[in-house]
Amino acid sequence: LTDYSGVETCPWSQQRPLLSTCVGDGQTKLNFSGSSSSPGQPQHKFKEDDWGWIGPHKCFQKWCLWSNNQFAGGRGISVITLHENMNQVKAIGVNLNNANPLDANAFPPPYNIDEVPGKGLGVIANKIISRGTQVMTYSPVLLVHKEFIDTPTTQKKRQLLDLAVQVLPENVRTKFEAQMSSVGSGAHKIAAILITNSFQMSIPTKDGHHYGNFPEVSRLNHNCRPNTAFHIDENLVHHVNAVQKIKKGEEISISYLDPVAPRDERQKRSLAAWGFSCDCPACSQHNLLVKLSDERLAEIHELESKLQSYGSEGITAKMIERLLKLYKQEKLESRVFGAYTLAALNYNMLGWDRMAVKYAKMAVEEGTIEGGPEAPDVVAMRVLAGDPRGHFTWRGRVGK
Ligand SMILES: C[S@@+](CC[C@H](N)C(=O)[O-])C[C@H]1O[C@@H](n2cnc3c(N)ncnc32)[C@H](O)[C@@H]1O
Repeated sequence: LTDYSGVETCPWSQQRPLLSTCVGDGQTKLNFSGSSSSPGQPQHKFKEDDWGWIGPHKCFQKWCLWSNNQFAGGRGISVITLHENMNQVKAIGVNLNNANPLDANAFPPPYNIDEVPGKGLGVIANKIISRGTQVMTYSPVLLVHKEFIDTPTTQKKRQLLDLAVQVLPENVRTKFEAQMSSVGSGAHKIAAILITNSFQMSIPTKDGHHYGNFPEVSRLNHNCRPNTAFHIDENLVHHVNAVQKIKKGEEISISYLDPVAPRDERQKRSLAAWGFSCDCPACSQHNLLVKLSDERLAEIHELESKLQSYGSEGITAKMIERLLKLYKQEKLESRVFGAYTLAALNYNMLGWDRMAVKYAKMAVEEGTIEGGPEAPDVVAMRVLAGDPRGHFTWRGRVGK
């Protein structure tokens, strides 16, 4: 029920192995076969193909680096991956040439980047942003195969990462290097930026799991009850949409974590992975309120596991309404699509078609914001809303 658009996405990821067991003197020496005309913009012998791809520039074991400065209307991208993944990446490039995702961004943007006390920089709304508005839409500038990151690093791997950034268009390279790193000084710079600012995503190949970096998205700070939701579509484009009305001057946030985890777990995770113990309103409320919140979150888990199982017995409308109430009480607007979906399916399985249609329509509206209009569950809810009695779940819990 949570598989959006065929692309598996998770929030910021922790990639500590990238920094561990570094071999060598830590100095990066790049070895180009041509001369360099300007710092960081190496000229070399590789020719662009018809779509702007250059490479492989260089390989390390089974991983190679490709780049394309025409990608997404000239934004550019560097890719460290396996040979067999490149056809798929190139196909994505062709899709993005036909429709540049960056055109979806409002100009001027509805936010400024400003200092936020205790958090570094952050994204602040400079006008009222209504629910459902696209806040930002960006293609990745660096895509790195997951196993390359997750296995212990070596100097050669770090050189490949450095080169990947150096061959980006200069304006994008500057943005990339300006990203925050939550890892202590002395760490390899590009690796540290990736650790702090990457999203996991999959391309539809046998071994398609990658980390992607989007420098503009990287300015969004964390809140366990964020005012936006994000998803990454089948073309690896990152979308951030408002899940509620955002006031002028309010910080725009996403959740880096599972917001349905208990408070202590959320704080432990944010500390371990990003170096801060979350003190968002949900985390910093009085302990008595935290206890009540954790109890509600545990009840959400319990109800969801019953409602998700076809074989569950004793499912009632009261349980469905209770789940929706708990989501509201917990202010989980950024995740309510799944709850509406479960409500629609379970009402249909109980034979309550009008209620099934009501929640399927709400799921479509919310799911479009959270996962995009073509997310598989959004499409499925559209089908259910159109013909509840013809749906395979109809009266599935009570007999035909
Ligand atoms: C992806 S960056 C977010 C943007 C960053 N603040 C900047 O200046 O570019 C993640 C880092 O921002 C900081 N950060 C994000 N959310 C935070 C929060 N809720 N409280 C404190 N620090 C936060 C942490 O240092 C974290 O490692």
